[in-house]
Amino acid sequence: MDAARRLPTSIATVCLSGTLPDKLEAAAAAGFDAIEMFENDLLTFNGSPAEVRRMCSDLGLRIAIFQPFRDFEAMPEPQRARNLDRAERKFDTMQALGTDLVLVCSNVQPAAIDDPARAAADLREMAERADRHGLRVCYEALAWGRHVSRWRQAWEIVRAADHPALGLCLDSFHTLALDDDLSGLAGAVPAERIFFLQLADAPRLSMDVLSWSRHHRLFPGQGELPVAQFLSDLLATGWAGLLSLEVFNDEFRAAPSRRIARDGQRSLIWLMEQAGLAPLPALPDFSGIEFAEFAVDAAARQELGRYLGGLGFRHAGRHRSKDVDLWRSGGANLVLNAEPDSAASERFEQLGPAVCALAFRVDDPDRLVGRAEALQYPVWRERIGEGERRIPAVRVPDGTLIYLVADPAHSERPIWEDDFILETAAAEPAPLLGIDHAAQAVAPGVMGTFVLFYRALFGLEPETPWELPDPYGLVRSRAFTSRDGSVRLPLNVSESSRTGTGRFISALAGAGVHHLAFAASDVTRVLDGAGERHAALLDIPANYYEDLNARFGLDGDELARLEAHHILYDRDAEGREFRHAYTRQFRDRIFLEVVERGAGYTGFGAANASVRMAAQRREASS
Ligand SMILES: O=C(O)c1ccc(O)c(O)c1
Ligand SMILES: [Mg+2]
Repeated sequence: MDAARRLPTSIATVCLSGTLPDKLEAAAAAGFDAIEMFENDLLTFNGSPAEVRRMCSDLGLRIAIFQPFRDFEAMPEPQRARNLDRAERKFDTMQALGTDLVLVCSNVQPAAIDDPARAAADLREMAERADRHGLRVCYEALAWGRHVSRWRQAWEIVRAADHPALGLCLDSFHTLALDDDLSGLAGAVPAERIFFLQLADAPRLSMDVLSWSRHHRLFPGQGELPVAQFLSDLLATGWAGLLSLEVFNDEFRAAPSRRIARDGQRSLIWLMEQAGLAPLPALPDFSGIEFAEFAVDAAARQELGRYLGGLGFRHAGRHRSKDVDLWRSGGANLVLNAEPDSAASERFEQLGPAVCALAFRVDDPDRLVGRAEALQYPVWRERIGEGERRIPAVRVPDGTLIYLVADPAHSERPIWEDDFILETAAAEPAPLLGIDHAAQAVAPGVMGTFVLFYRALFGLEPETPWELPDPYGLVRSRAFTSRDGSVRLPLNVSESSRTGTGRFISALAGAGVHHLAFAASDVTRVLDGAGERHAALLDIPANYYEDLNARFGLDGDELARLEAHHILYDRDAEGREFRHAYTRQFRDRIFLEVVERGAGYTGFGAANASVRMAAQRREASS
């Protein structure tokens, strides 16, 4: 990374869970240079400000700001005089803490006077007093401030106050939440008058802005606000200061502080790239999912082999040095790994048979490893035998590995030939084309970590979430898809532990891939042989086909064919079709799907998800 343009980073103590020492340690461990000291975290700490100062300096952290100082400006007497006294007392605290900057957020009191000149005079008075102690004040427009809610208003007041110890604090949330931006900042506000920058993203929600801000803020890249554009507009003033995260989020405050702090640091590294400050190794180009890997033991391998055989998979190879088998149908590869002392066996010990890895085909695996390292995502390198190919991997937050392989179409030798003794392929009656998508269950409260992982590391963009009604609760699904559509990863979250997703999460101690879908050019042909091969397909009720007929007016033959093969059907607004069928579950923990995706259809048949989930529930209890 171009270190010259990399800006120092900071995180507000309010972002993190735990006691103040926990928060500080987590911030330091994640590599932050500074913190925002939230007053409440000081009030609840059983030690002096001087001790906090010492803890921070021992950890290599600077206290960049003390905040918030509320409801100060434009108050009638006697509150005005009282507020100035209150400020003097906080100046003492700041000096004990060893920080020179205090944040005044715009007044929310009904009693506040609607007079920018009064606000300016009061802030000038406060700045003069601060200056006598060698301290400074910055003024921030809260989006719900009584009379000041936008940065332009705050700036007009700061400009009118005209004191060198008074500057502006910008907070991306307050600006972007009001659909405002920083256009016009460069040219209007000299960079040296911008004393502090706070960064936060958020999902777009329609709710009052105060509740939105206090409970739903996210780190940059986890939400939907144009935070990178915000930073770019700020940089256009010539400003180069501290990037400080200020996120109020209920899930963050319940989560382990180390994970959240680490995500925060990653979000800023990513943001610096997005805003053109400090480049990272470029995002990959994808060309699909090369294989999925199951962690098995000997018994599970046999059982899983039979299950896969039902869809036409055949045993296609044996690893040269490890207890690993390749199963294949056409372009779809599945690896069954029973090697002791491996990443797979570690997964098996914890979870039993489970998908332990996926492999993405990318243009340059080494470049992506470099990107992962720059973003502080853990990279995994499995030990290898002589002459075997080392395939690097990154670890998904749930522990699943994602191997990175060069597109076999562009490399001299496909990975399989180096590492496996391949069997000569027999003619396949209805080969699969490849892996269409891999769905992951994600525990509630971790979605932000996953969004950042897939977006920052891989450039996969989250699509609009779907709400899928399981018989026992709601499942929220959000797909991450590469621009070319070759990698598709639906992520499913459920607050209820009784839904299929919820049960999977509790059974598998967290999360992971619970559903693999294979692409076929003709789903009916793949399923034609399924009966003979004893593939158990998920039963779909006749009512479903009645409704299909009503909705789409399919012809009778087509409808009968769908029903006979347990195939579900969808058609998008442009008339593009999607046919898909599901197998029964393997040990109540994974199921397979075969999909026939009409050209241009980008969905997953979400309209059919409730039928599928109800059928799975019947199957599980039968
Ligand atoms: O929610 C608040 O009160 C609050 C306080 C300080 C800030 O910097 C802020 O952005 C919000
Ligand atoms: Mg703020």
